[in-house]
Amino acid sequence: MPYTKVTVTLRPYSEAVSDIFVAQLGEIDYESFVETESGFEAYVQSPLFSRERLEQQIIPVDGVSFTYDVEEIPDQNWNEEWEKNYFQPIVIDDLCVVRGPFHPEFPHIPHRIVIEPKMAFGTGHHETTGMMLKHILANDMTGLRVLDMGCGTGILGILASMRGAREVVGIDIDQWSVDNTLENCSLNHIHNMSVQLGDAASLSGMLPYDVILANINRNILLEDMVKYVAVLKPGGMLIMSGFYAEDLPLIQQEAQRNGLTYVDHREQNRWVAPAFLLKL
Ligand SMILES: C[S@@+](CC[C@H](N)C(=O)[O-])C[C@H]1O[C@@H](n2cnc3c(N)ncnc32)[C@H](O)[C@@H]1O
Repeated sequence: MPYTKVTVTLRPYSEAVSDIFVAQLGEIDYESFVETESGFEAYVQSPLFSRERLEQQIIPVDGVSFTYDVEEIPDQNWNEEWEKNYFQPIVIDDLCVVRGPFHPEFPHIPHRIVIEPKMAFGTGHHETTGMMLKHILANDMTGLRVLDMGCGTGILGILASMRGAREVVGIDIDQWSVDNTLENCSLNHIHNMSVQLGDAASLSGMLPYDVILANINRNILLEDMVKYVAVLKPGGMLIMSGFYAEDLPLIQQEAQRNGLTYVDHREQNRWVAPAFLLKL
């Protein structure tokens, strides 16, 4: 999938305004953000980019003007740019490391995930992925059937498998992510994770899951939660992320409507990752 990079420059620079704009773009399909000295870079799948939509979404703030540049990043350049500029190994709670095949090994860390970073989202660097990984580390996955909805690189399903899950299914609407997850499963010698191209519609008729992991975005989670719950075992756990703390009450309301009980949530830089249990 080709991505479009939008470089937003604020004059004068204000971290608070930059955060507000990032939150606004996070609501309309922008998937990742990199801070710069004068604003930020935002990445969106090219078919979803429109100048009109961008300009309607950003609500100007008095006293701060902004300009933006748009650049399409061809698929084949992404890997190289990412490896060179951004992808450094990341260690989570001394329990899990996520590294590229081109990084040195971390033999002292118990769970070692190798990710070939391509266009797919999920290297552990984004707050939402990191918090999802922490949830998986905090829960016993032994013998469980796990769904990794919106699998991206497959990172969450891979860790669930390493933590003892019996069977993992990954689903993503993006063919790049499906291919990348398969590649990463092979790199990590994961043999019990299957991957499908699709969305929540593909869940109907599936066997129920003990755990569902879904790091997508607020609107998709609100719309699809009912379909996730339909394939969650009573007593099973749904862990979600991909939205900001201010949207947590909305997600909790929808979860309650679907028979879920709130357990707890993690929060980092205003991103949150709550866990819910389906009532028995
Ligand atoms: C924020 S990334 C998360 C990737 C990875 N699971 C992680 O935690 O880092 C969201 C992923 O969801 C996929 N996605 C978006 N909409 C979806 C939908 N309706 N159903 C399934 N996957 C979707 C995207 O293609 C992307 O790979």
